[in-house]
Amino acid sequence: MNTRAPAVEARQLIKAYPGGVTALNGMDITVEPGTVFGLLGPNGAGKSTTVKILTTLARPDSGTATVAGHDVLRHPDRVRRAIGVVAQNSGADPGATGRENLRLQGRLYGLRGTGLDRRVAELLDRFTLADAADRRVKGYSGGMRRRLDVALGLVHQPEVLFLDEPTTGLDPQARGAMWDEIGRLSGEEGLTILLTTHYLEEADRLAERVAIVDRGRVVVEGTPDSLKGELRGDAVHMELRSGVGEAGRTLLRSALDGLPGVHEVLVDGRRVSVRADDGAAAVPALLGALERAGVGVAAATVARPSLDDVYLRYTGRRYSEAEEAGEAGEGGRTDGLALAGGAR
Ligand SMILES: Nc1ncnc2c1ncn2[C@@H]1O[C@H](COP(=O)(O)OP(=O)(O)OP(=O)(O)O)[C@@H](O)[C@H]1O
Repeated sequence: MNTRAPAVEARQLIKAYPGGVTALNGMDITVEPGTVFGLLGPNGAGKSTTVKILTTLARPDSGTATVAGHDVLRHPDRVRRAIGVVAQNSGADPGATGRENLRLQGRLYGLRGTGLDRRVAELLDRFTLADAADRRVKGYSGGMRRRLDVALGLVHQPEVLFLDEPTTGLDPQARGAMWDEIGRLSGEEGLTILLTTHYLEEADRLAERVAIVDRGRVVVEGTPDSLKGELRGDAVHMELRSGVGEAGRTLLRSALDGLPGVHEVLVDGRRVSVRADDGAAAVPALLGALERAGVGVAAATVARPSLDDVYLRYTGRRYSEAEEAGEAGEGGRTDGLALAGGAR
């Protein structure tokens, strides 16, 4: 049992933006020290706004938050010294070399002389940037830039590292390398990491605990395995040849719900999803029932529970649809975070 104070604690954060968008609607999170915590949600769910408040770049309308034991509203300076922030947009100067960027960041935190040299060399080595250390950042690949961003966030050895969408825009190989690195940072160095992501797979792979965020609040929280374990059996997804209306939906739900070993029927346009004790065994009965109801099926798939299913269960929407419905794209609203280096 961990008796240390949480590394991050947010209680009932509320924030509305001018124009009436309620970005946070009672956000609660608790992150234990030395763990990786994933805030998972589609675009516009409120992840960046939460991070901005926790990193002292925005104020909530109400609610409280502490980071590394310091109150974000009363002691923002203490919070800034205790945290590293890796924003969605790189904070590195593209015209300077990797080494120069790290040295500058170190100096901002008061490092000088051999202490600074040692820390910079350590980080270049650690993030496999030593060979590229004296090249300008504008010539770096996406993966190298991202590694430099993380190194910049770690120069002053923070207690808590915030990673906002750490692998967005990276190719699969660079993403895998970043995942390994994040795993090492928490495993070997005991760093607390709060990451935001809209990749289900990333949260599943990296985070010890995941909070699924939807419309400004946490809808469910737990370890990826416990969340998936709550779902009984397999997920069976069926694509209908044509969509059904409200009356058709009710009819289909009652036709399928009565089948043995079938639970939690969801009908959404052309898609029907159920949970089944044994997915493969249930498919023939499901297809038969749909045929009797006069509904043609174009495709059926059986899958072990995934975080996607968890999302569907707790929000009633499919993750991919929520992503498409996200009110805004990725650019434009993260400027505050990009300033994090300067604000510390
Ligand atoms: N500066 C702003 N002005 C007005 N509305 C905003 C502003 N920043 C965010 N919003 C709105 O607040 C809601 C939550 O946005 P937020 O950026 O926190 O979500 P997110 O989950 O981080 O999404 P993303 O992954 O796209 O960054 C969205 O509806 C967004 O459009």
